[in-house]
Amino acid sequence: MDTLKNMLSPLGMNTSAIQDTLKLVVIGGTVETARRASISAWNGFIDSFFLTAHFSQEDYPYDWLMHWLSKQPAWGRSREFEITTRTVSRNGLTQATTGDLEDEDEVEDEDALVHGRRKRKVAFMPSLDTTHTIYYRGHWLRITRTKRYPDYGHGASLKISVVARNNDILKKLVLEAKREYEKDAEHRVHIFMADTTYGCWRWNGARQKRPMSSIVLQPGVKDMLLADCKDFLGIPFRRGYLLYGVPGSGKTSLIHSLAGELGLDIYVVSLSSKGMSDNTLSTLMGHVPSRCILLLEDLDAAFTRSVSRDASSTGAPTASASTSTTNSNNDTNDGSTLSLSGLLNSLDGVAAAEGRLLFATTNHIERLDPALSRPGRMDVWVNFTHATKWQAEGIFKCFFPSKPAPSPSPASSELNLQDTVDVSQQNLPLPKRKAPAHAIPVLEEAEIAELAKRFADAIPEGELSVAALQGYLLKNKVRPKECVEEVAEWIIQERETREKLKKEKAEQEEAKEKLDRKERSKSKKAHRAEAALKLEASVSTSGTITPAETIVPVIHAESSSESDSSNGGIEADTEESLTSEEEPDKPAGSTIETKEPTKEKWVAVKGQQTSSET
Ligand SMILES: Nc1ncnc2c1ncn2[C@@H]1O[C@H](COP(=O)(O)OP(=O)(O)OP(=O)(O)O)[C@@H](O)[C@H]1O
Repeated sequence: MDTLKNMLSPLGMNTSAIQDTLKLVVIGGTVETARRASISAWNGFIDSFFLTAHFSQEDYPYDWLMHWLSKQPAWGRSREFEITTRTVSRNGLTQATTGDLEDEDEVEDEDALVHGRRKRKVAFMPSLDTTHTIYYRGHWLRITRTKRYPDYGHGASLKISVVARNNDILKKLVLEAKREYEKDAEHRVHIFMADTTYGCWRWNGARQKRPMSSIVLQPGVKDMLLADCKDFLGIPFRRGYLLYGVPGSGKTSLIHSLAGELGLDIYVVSLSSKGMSDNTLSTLMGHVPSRCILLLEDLDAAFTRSVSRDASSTGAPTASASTSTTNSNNDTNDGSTLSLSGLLNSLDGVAAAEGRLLFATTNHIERLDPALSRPGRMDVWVNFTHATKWQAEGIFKCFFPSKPAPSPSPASSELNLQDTVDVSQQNLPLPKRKAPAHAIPVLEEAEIAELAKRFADAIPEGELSVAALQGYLLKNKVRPKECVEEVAEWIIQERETREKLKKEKAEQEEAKEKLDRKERSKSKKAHRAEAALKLEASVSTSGTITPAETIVPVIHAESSSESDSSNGGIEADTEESLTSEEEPDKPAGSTIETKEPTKEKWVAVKGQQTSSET
């Protein structure tokens, strides 16, 4: 230090300040080195004594473990939370976690709806990067959940470390988690949706299986479909099912029910979705697992590029769609470039594969290209209509429980769905925690049958959708008798509402059309004014008019007069705008003739055209 002092003093520097700085540097360096050494020593210790396994969100074991962890009290007791309404795993189950938050008074089932929206369950998830210690079969597991790409909301992974001689304990853990996961999945149908941006499948939810008996269709339809699916599942033959008909008639519900019955997941593609192309579709098809249901929703909308299915969507296959083998003609501004041939190729490939059933739904079968619906692609067609009286009776019985009769009648009829009091509620999600706040009155079977008959008698054949009936029954689910007494009144209301909606829609369309016309006429006017200005400017600078300049006003004058005569609305608007700015006695198409040179020019070119025509 003295040497340093001696060296610095001739330079006139404040030696004590430098000494202090040096001391700090030395102490800081020592502390940091010690810290790093201890960390690497600890890591070395961990590496030599702990076994560590990593589970990536992209793979199934992650789901199994997250599912298993969600049931561990220690996981739920975490003191640092991430509060989420999202799923707990990649494609995992929305199962209750130990930290689930529910309003006991309100939430009776996970599928309950509030104002038409699904209620969301709030879950407490241990936050990222916190380590939890869980005791498992005589070992302490250190578990950390991390996110590799926090900005993208995915890419999470799990790290599990355990002190053990070999990895037996980890194997046991993974197998146990898998078993539990699969046991839970038995009661659910997983839905995957096509992600056209990344060309992959995204898990969209796991739904409780819906019993086939809760779907009320004409006798024999369900049995036929189920038997057919069973026959063809696993055989490398192409089998496609086309379910067509009015909205709210049970097409989707039936597919979900079948999936539950057959133990299959559902992979849904909406062909009209943004960004769908031949390549995306074939990539998606390449990633459909074996044994599943592939569902093409709204097949008719595929080539109209309309995601919505409102009246404005024609759904009709366009010329390019029905004939094209390239996709260029289908390319529209929503980025969809799917061609019919691309779709057919993808479908032929996937449908032939083992263990996959192809289902397609449409509300407009008449709009389908014959190539799509021909046998060999769509082998079984099922028509779904508005509710028949038979269905009305069936759905009524599905909703209202009845006491089991002392000597039950043979269960030959499909309508005899109720064996016990609660089974009759098969259409409704079962309460998970406690009985509903308002108990549903349980009537004698004969009484329910009689009410159901009266209800069906009141329902007009083939006029209302089953979904509408279901809505009415749901509203009255604790008042079976009143439900029947008031049904006639409800039908009148329904008709009135439908009429009103129809009228409103027509009015809206009319208003929209009017607005469009006004816009068109405005832009035309602006165009004309601009052209007139240009012409005027060129005349004033050169004093002469070049042939190119003459064409502009004439074209506008011609086109506007043509369209004006063909369109009353435009004519009215144009006249109005002209009279406010131009000479009132000039014709509508001669806006630019207000200036002398322009008028001269118009006449001249008009003459040329006429002479060339003749
Ligand atoms: N035949 C039926 N049996 C039982 N429930 C039905 C039936 N039809 C419709 N529903 C009920 O109506 C609702 C809508 O049914 P679903 O979505 O299956 O109709 P959809 O025909 O697929 O309609 P869309 O063509 O609009 O997709 C569901 O909640 C379902 O429970």
